[in-house]
Amino acid sequence: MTGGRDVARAIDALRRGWTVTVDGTAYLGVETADDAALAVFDAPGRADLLISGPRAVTLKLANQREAVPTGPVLIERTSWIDLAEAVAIADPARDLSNPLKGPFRAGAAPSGAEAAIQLTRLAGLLPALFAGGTPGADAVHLLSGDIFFTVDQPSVSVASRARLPIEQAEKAEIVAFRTLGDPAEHVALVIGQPTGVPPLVRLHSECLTGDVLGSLKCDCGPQLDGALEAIAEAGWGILLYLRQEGRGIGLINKLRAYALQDQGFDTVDANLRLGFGDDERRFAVAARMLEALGQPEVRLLTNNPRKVAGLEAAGIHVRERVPLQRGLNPHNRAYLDTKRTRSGHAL
Ligand SMILES: Nc1nc2c(ncn2[C@@H]2O[C@H](COP(=O)(O)OP(=O)(O)OP(=O)(O)O)[C@@H](O)[C@H]2O)c(=O)[nH]1
Ligand SMILES: [Zn+2]
Repeated sequence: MTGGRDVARAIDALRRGWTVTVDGTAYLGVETADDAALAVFDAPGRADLLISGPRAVTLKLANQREAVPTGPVLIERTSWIDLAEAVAIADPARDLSNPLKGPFRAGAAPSGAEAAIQLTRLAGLLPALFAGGTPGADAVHLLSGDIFFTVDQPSVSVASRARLPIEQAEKAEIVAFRTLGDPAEHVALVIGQPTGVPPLVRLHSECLTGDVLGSLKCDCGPQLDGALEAIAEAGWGILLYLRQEGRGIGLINKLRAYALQDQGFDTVDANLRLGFGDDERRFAVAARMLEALGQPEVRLLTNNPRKVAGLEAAGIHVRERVPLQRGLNPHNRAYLDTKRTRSGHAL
């Protein structure tokens, strides 16, 4: 196993339109490729196109190999699938105006396909890759295990800490973490001092639009304020500010999901059309951060049972779930209804 540093290099390479290999198969990101890079990748024979399972379902590629593809699907590229067509297959932006794509022939996905798709997600790109072409001389070589390890068993370390008085609590300390292989810089805000009871903890996933710009499409901004108030009131607790923008799909993909919502899709279907799961977050990184802060047991402020399950699975005991409801407005009513009816939220 080559380890986390190479995962970080591979993320960077994909973002820049360079090749990577996973388990020996070469990949080039559809979103970041250009004609020149694709021509080199395509020599001597045309490479294939790999898309994620949810995107394959949207494109009705489902029953060519399995009834409902759970894993990625390889599309054999014939001459009409040039770069522009590949982008149209990967990007749902014009699905409604251009609904008929194909015909496609699906082939067997290479063994590292799922890990390669995970890598596009870590890079914040659409989950689609040219696959099986010629790797560049400077390609980063990975094994699937390197990528899954970075995601499921993250290695975190405290990088810096400082006093940070905030509006809700003058006695607070900010702790910044580095995660091997993952460029995201996660942060903890520790409020007050341990009192002997498990801390009141909030896992807050980054939402630039809601946290910073005051978006009314979601409830993130008011929930962030509400969580800080609740922790300050309890006198002791921790807010983890996790850089998992857009439930783990990244800012650009979240804004693509918003554009699909403007076309009438709900928050879950928008994610699926883009080729992602409803919620791509992993909470193992939060568990490691809590351990690094010496807190293996918590009282968790959330309405989301997946957060409780995710922390428990990663070895943190959730003594109690404390509900948090804030920020209902006419713009986010449908969004919050969808979270309740389709994503299992408690409120
Ligand atoms: N993909 C996607 N992400 C969204 C959308 N709206 C908000 N988000 C993201 O959803 C996340 C909000 O999650 P949280 O408030 O931490 O968690 P939650 O799942 O709502 O659970 P609670 O703990 O009950 O609040 C942030 O990362 C937002 O950027 C959307 O329509 N699509
Ligand atoms: Zn939000």
